[in-house]
Amino acid sequence: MNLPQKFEDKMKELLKEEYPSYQKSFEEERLYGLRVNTKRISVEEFLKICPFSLEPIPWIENGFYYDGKKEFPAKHPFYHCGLYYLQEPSAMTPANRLPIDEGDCVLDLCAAPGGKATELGAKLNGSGILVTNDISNSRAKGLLKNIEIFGIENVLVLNEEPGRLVEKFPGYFDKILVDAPCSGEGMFRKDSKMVKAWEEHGPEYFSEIQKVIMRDAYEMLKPGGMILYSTCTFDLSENEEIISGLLEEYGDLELESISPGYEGFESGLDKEGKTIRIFPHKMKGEGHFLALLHKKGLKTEMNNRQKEKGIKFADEFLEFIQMLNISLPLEQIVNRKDKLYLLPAEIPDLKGLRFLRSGLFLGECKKKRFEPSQAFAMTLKEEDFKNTLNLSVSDERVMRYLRGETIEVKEKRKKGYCLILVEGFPLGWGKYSDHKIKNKYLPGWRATYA
Ligand SMILES: C[S@@+](CC[C@H](N)C(=O)[O-])C[C@H]1O[C@@H](n2cnc3c(N)ncnc32)[C@H](O)[C@@H]1O
Repeated sequence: MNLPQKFEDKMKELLKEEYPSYQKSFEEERLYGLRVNTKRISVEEFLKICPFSLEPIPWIENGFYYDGKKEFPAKHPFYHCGLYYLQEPSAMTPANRLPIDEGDCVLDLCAAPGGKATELGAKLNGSGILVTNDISNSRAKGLLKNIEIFGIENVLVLNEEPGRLVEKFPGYFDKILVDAPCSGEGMFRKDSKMVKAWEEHGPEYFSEIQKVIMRDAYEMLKPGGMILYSTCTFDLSENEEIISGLLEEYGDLELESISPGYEGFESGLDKEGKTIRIFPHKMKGEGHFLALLHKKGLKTEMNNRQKEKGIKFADEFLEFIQMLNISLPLEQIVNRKDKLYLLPAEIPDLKGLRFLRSGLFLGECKKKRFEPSQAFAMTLKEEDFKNTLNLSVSDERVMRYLRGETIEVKEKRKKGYCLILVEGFPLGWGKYSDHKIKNKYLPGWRATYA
């Protein structure tokens, strides 16, 4: 691979005698990773049904390598029911090493397409609140899809400049992930287009953006809270220098050690050696930088509840929820132009902010009927709904369903909405009538491959 001279000179200076071995790493294949959605299935159970040949990623308990030349997990029904996310192995580290406690208010400030947000949501496992944001509208749409596939319900998906969030969320979050936009030097082997992008916008360009984003993140952090900062680049100005600048500016911030460690992690060049660098010649990961910051002070309680009261629900919705074997907290459901959303228990005022989603979209009340959403289906288990069709992964109807076709069923079902599952994991809705299931799988999610 032809690397820019300026980049090579910088890396020689950074890595010194290790540079030749870094350069040699470009002769090796890029790495492919799969991360299990532990909100949906344990690693142990997943390995029992997993059809791919996997090798554990030693520093990520739910992460695995697969051979991206031979296996195509994005084209398997298990991908459609959110059993895993496909992610470069070193990119799994930031969300894995940000400590999350049950009930935390968590912000993923630069979240699209959701590689890290989906893991944060899985770690919260329905408790607390996950606020995800991305400045790009098109990328935020991809983020929303991944959040929904994963079945994460206690979530907001915003599309804002970080500065605009500060007014709404001052000192609000217990934990913040800033996976900053960066010059992407760690992605050169994975995607050679990154080299050209680097030549157009390099470290000088991104470090200015990163400084602004981190100041905004600091303002939104509670005393006692933590920020994990990460990039997939090697330049000092986007990594250690961002952190030292913040520590100088804010006396109540301190660097924390990242735990657990791993033999392949290299200490960063901060004074205390507490930041982490991942280099492709030192371990099986493309490249990352991580720093964990702690804001001194005592952790405070969650903000006050802001419930919308006195809502009346359409009979069709009330009828639909009779089919559920779980109860929904009706006081947390709001109606926005006939669309029903289940809000997280704690929700800030979002007035004036651009957002793609607040809470879980349950479905839409149409003329005399309620249409449950794809996102709602993705949060359910087989035992949660009274009318289900659970298919085996080898059943040819699975792929036909994913392609949007009507499928036939021998056994009778109750007329109306039916939750379609594969091996007990939700795929989406269908409508049963007369031994046929009319396809209600979200058109934008349909499989276009055979
Ligand atoms: C490294 S990517 C995030 C990847 C994501 N965390 C994941 O794991 O899938 C950085 C993101 O920052 C967003 N971004 C760019 N400039 C930004 C800014 N000024 N403020 C907030 N986000 C920004 C980009 O749209 C991009 O999606």
